[in-house]
Amino acid sequence: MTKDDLIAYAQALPKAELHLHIEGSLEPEMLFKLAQRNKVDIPFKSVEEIRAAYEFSNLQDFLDIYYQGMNVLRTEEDFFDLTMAYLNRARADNVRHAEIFFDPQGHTERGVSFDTAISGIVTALSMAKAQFGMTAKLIMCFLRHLPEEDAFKTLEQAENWLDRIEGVGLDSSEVGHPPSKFERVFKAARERGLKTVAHAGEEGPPDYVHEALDLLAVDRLDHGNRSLEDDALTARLAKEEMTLTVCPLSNLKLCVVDAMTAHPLKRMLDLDLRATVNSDDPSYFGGYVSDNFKAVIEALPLTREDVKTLAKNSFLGSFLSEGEKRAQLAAIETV
Ligand SMILES: Nc1ncnc2[nH]cnc12
Ligand SMILES: [Zn+2]
Repeated sequence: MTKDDLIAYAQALPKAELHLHIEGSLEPEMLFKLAQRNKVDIPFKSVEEIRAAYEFSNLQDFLDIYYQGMNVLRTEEDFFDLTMAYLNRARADNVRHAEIFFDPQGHTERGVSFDTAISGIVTALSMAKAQFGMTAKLIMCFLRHLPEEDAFKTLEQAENWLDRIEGVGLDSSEVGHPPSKFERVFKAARERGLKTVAHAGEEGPPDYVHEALDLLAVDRLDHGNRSLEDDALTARLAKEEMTLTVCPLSNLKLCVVDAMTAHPLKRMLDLDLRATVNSDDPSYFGGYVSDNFKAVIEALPLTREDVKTLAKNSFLGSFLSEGEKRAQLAAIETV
């Protein structure tokens, strides 16, 4: 199979996306439009100027512009439009199921209520299900650069929405904010029946991955790249069939890898890790799920079987029911 054939195969496969920050799908065109609609001042005169600002040398560089960008999101309608645009775009890549992060504290700390944000998002999720059968689950993330006490306040604000929230996650500036800082609030989330996931080993050391497993009892690990520096940890992740939500274009844009040819995805698969391919913040990192598949297929010696495994892993690692997983795995076999 040629690389072009493999890219077409990856595009055609039914897939789940498990690592997508909805605020990171805010395209420059929508950012510009919402700034005008809501009369919000932004330091850019054009869509081209916004795009030109998307050059990062590490995670914090990106986060600074990501939090600035989300400042144009003010109303329920803004969150609806944002979410609907992502779901339509993901659908074009044959994403059949998405587990979507949102950052409530990125909104509440600038005066936009938790209810405003989540109402717009869940309305779009329901509409996508009704209109084109795409399923989605919502994961609310705690910002790890803020105190645990603030995360507890966010969990309280979520109380009336627990039937629409699948789990909690942990994102933002990793180094200096280890998972141990959030052990109590993750325990409280689990007691409410929520699933748990956490970004770990993106920039942070393997110890942070150990903490995410041992102290937060995560059901899934976001990124996890630096786990590979620790052989015992790698063996444990394989044995426990822990899903890793890997984000190749994000890793390249944030300088987690020097070049796509140096990306560890193929190594992860060869080590029997349950790796998946995801877009993280597609509007900032240059592409959606199929663009991420294309980038790794072009740069790495991935086989047809590897690509199929990645698609299967995306459903196996999802929070769908066993029956729903079986149906999606069967659909993969027909491509
Ligand atoms: N890749 C990432 N890592 C940490 N926090 C984030 N928030 C949005 N994208 C993120
Ligand atoms: Zn992320």
